[in-house]
Amino acid sequence: MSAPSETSSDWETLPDGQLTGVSVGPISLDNGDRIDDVTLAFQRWGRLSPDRDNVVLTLHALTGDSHVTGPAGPGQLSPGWWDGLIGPGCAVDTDEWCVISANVLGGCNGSTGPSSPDSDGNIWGSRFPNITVLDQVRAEVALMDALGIDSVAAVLGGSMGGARSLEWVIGFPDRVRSALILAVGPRATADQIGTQTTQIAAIKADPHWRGGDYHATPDRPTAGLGIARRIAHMYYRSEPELDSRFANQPQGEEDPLTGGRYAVQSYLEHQADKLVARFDAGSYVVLSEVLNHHDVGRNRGGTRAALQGCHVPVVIGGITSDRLYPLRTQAELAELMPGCVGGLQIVHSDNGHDGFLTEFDAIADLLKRTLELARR
Ligand SMILES: CC(=O)SCCNC(=O)CCNC(=O)[C@H](O)C(C)(C)COP(=O)(O)OP(=O)(O)OC[C@H]1O[C@@H](n2cnc3c(N)ncnc32)[C@H](O)[C@@H]1OP(=O)(O)O
Ligand SMILES: N[C@@H](CCO)C(=O)O
Repeated sequence: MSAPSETSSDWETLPDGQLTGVSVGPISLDNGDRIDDVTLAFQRWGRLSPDRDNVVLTLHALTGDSHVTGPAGPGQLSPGWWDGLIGPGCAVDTDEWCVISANVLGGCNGSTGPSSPDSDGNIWGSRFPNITVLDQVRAEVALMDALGIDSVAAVLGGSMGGARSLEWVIGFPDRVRSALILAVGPRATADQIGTQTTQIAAIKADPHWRGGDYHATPDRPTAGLGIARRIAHMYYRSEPELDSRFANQPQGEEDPLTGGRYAVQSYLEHQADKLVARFDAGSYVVLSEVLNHHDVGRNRGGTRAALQGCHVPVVIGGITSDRLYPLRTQAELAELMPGCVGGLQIVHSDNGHDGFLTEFDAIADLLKRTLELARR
């Protein structure tokens, strides 16, 4: 992804999909710290309506980015993560909606994060503060302020994007008319914290990590990040799917008895190599900690009170084989949120948590249902 430009004054008329950036000012954090000058990089598709009331904000997951639709660009490995769902005539029709997709606070794709410079020009590295999902949403609300958008028609997200959708409707109900909350729960589970802290430990055990201050050295903690991704990917897919695809087969002509690899081992190495080529280890640690801290009940009297107090119309979806964010966690949201329309929407898939990135027909249906709520 190319570097964001310095101004956003022309964002309304830039070509669809062009990355730009804007300073959204200081953000006060849940932990009492403050980041003085936050930049968010974002992309836009479709035109803003005269009343500035047709903005749909898409919220990416842990290692996603603002490239939600369109073919792979220069230096990118993949098309947009919901490519085909957003565009003219698509489920999110950009002839009607103005789609904005921002890179998250703490990430590594143009928005302020551990690999970006602080206000003195020094890379943040280990000094980057502990942030939360709510802090990320505060930055996104500040982005809307900077762009002159009082209220967004919808926020749409799965996984960490779904966690931000949830914090948007609970924390800023006057700024959002509808939401899709997909493949997430009201708080981190022990299972999630268990795997995420293990992944973080793998990165920190890499000698190239250097306490998080490796950015000025020629080395990167790639081995640690690759192991973290392999662990994570096991949680993103389902056990039956992996066994039906790979069983205990060797990789091609390799023989595991003489040092060769298993097919699933090769598959996980491939997923790791792809992530290492495009993602910063420091951001992976910061964003994994964000997921560990996820808890909508914090400072709101607990999850039940937080969910029951939210009346924004929402669509809540979960995936049958999701072992990372099990269906029971979305069922809790659907049961407790008064704005939940139509009850829990179940996506049938063997692809596990990654179903929110692969089950396009079902996701298209959920996107359309959410935008119907925005039109009411
Ligand atoms: C919102 C966001 O998070 S967006 C960020 C994008 N998401 C990610 O990168 C997450 C990691 N990737 C994934 O989770 C998945 O690959 C998805 C969701 C993007 C796509 O899922 P699927 O279409 O089911 O792809 P699948 O899991 O089968 O992986 C296919 C890849 O594995 C490779 N592969 C399959 N078998 C093997 C094997 N035995 N050895 C090595 N590689 C293998 C394929 O060649 C293919 O490679 P490519 O992606 O470079 O073309
Ligand atoms: N594949 C997703 C899974 C986490 O939601 C990602 O890498 O962001």
